[in-house]
Amino acid sequence: MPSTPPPAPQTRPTTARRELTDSPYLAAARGGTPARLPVWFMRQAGRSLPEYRALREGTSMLDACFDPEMLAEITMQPVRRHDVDAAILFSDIVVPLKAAGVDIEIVPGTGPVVASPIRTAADVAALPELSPDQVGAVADGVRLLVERLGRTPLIGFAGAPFTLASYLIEGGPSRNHEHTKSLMHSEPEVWHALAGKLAKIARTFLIAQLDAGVDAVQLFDSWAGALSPRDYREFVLPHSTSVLGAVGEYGVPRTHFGVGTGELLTAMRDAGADVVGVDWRLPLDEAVRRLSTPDGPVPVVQGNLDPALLFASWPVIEAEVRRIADEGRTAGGHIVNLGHGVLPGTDPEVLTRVVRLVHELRP
Ligand SMILES: Cc1c2[nH]c(c1CCC(=O)O)Cc1[nH]c(c(CCC(=O)O)c1C)Cc1[nH]c(c(CCC(=O)O)c1C)Cc1[nH]c(c(C)c1CCC(=O)O)C2
Repeated sequence: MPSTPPPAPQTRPTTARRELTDSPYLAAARGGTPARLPVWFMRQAGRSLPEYRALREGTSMLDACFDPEMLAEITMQPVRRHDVDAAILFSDIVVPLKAAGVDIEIVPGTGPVVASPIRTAADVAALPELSPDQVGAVADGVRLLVERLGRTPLIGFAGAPFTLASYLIEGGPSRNHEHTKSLMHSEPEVWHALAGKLAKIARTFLIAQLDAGVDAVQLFDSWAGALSPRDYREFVLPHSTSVLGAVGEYGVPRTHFGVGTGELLTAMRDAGADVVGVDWRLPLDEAVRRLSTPDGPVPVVQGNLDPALLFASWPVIEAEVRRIADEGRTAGGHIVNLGHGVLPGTDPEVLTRVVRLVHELRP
């Protein structure tokens, strides 16, 4: 049975985008009927794969992200190994900041670390803009991938303004986001100036990927779940809306994801998402209920297996996958994924087995 997406929305005439009408991922993302239940994994490319560790040996994370051949090969590795229904570009949310000239590194085992945190109006004014040629290596990698992926769609991505701002303001990963929240409330004009600049960087990064040929995009607002719905709507929603809105004319599915965002799902949808990512804290059928509107289409969701449960015995994992697929049938489309990224110690054989199981289930 071929996938039957609804008529493709108007796409930008300047891009030579692949059609991929048979893609289960794209069909589900557009609320159509996929030929099989689609599955891919956030962080599917990376440390769970021995072939990844071998290729990355001696190259820093960010150097790998600016090497078109290497980023293309790492992106392909999980597609070859697991038969997932989508590839995600091997990159990082801080790549456009690094490209623009921000002094930022990815410290193994820690995450992004910034040399001088941004906390004042002057710091915000000094934050550089991103020009598309500064991410030319990423665009080159996307062009290689579009040639090499065959019928598998490629998901491009960017970090959303709030999550990027948190790294820049805190100086690194943060549990409580205290400097970020305090800046937001104490100096809202400084906050909005920063979030506005980060939204522009995210737009430029996504448009560079879309012009090079990515088939879908995902906006990662990983840490948005730390915010109340009221603060999210006031301080974050306008900026994420400007990112998702700016790529709307490409006509590709837009997914919006965060961790612990059960109370923010409708706001994240309102930012302009076609697909809403859900973590394991909320059952998918409850997420669908929260996202449903009286006259809108039935919501499309992505998720939501707990990545920690990939360490459990197979019968536990199988039962979880079946339950999630059942709960996902209440949606207008369901893309099976984890509720957050693959954990480094995950057995890659388990991921392959999950893909095989998902593909046996009724969409
Ligand atoms: C918050 C965030 C970051 N980066 C990203 C997010 C949003 C998604 C999420 O919430 O997990 C996005 C990201 N980062 C990476 C990808 C690649 C594509 C994929 O999903 O496979 C994607 C989509 C590669 C990576 N990004 C990173 C790695 C590990 C670095 C390595 O392999 O040496 C990979 C494969 C580093 C990174 N970069 C970041 C963190 C927290 C870390 C982990 C630090 C660590 O544990 O070492 C920031």
